Amino acid sequence: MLRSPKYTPRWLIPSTPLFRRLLSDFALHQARKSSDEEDDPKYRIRKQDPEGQYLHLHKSKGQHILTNPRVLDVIVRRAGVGPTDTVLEVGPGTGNLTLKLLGAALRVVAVEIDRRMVDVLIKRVEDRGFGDKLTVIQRDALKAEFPPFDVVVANIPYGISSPLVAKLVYGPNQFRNATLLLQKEFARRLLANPGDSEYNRLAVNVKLVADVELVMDVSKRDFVPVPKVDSSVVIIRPKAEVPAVDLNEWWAFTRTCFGKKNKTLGATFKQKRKLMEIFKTSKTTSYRTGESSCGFGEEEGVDCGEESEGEDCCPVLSVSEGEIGLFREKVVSVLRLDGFEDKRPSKLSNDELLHLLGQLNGAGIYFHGRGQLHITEDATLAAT
Ligand SMILES: C[S@@+](CC[C@H](N)C(=O)[O-])C[C@H]1O[C@@H](n2cnc3c(N)ncnc32)[C@H](O)[C@@H]1O
Repeated sequence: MLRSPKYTPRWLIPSTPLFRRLLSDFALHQARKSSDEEDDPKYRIRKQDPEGQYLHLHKSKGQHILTNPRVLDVIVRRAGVGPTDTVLEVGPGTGNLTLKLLGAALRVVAVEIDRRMVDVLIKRVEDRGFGDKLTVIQRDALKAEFPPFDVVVANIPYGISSPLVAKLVYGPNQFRNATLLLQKEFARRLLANPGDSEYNRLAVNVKLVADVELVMDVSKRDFVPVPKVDSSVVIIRPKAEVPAVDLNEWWAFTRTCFGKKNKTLGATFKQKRKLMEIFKTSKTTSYRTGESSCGFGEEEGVDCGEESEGEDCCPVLSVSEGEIGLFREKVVSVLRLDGFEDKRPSKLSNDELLHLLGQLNGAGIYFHGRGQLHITEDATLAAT
């Protein structure tokens, strides 16, 4: 994975205010120049280097370079990077943040998807004499296997915020904290508490395993090219102790509860379709003998191949009105037990949600059928 550049562009982005202004002006000029280019996001900004090459900054890859040195310094300082730390940086771009990190850390592992950025980064780092301290993995950070690291510090591409945060907090790597520059709106959702209008499933799932702190808001004018949105820096600290809950079951439960976060739990759980879904899952789960098998299907000689969904492979497809009616009564009685029927998920703490899940599971009501759910691939992690 470690690679050196084949070609070394000489054009770099210095982070001086004057150069920043020139680049912003250049971006505006380019945006106005050609109607063809205006329509194509990849032409948002481009610069000719002395070898006649163009470096396009791609909107699709979230390529907005952070150029304010004050913000860069605050990020590195608040991340608490020390001389024995290995830092994981996702999306180093041209290396403005990387260089600051290399000055403070033992080493930096940078994961960058864009080969052109990797070339610029390596050249710039070698010119500053930090070459030995940098490892570059040229890959999609969502697909890359991260080597061990102590802290994460990154100005990430906003398009991968949700799966990346999930990969960090639910993935196999143990780390002290992650200091991330995020879209302000996404940061607010991560920071939201029960009762806040932004409170959502993303916050619930992240707060189960980590604490989140706001460090500062960052103006869109601190980036080149200037994005449409403002940003915020947050620190995510994994909790030392995580509640003893089956995570697959928790994710499936929060997906059910937060499908319509402002509906009462009673209304959500009484929906016929939802009830059928939970009924089937509960039935297959109670028959389940192992993670990858529904058990019942094997007895009956039904093919329970890894690819099929548990609820489809088990012969519990036909449900009588009587059965579903009894199940509905069971669900409602559990909800009523501790007064959850009229409560809205958007106002419940994780302790309350964990308590309710425990009660439901105790009554044989389950949300996750079988097989492993990969949280980083769960597109609804952030669903409200
Ligand atoms: C917002 S820019 C940050 C650049 C630099 N860290 C800075 O602060 O100026 C995001 C960077 O992430 C890279 N990137 C985009 N998608 C990525 C992915 N899936 N995996 C790794 N890097 C990615 C982009 O090429 C870009 O260099």
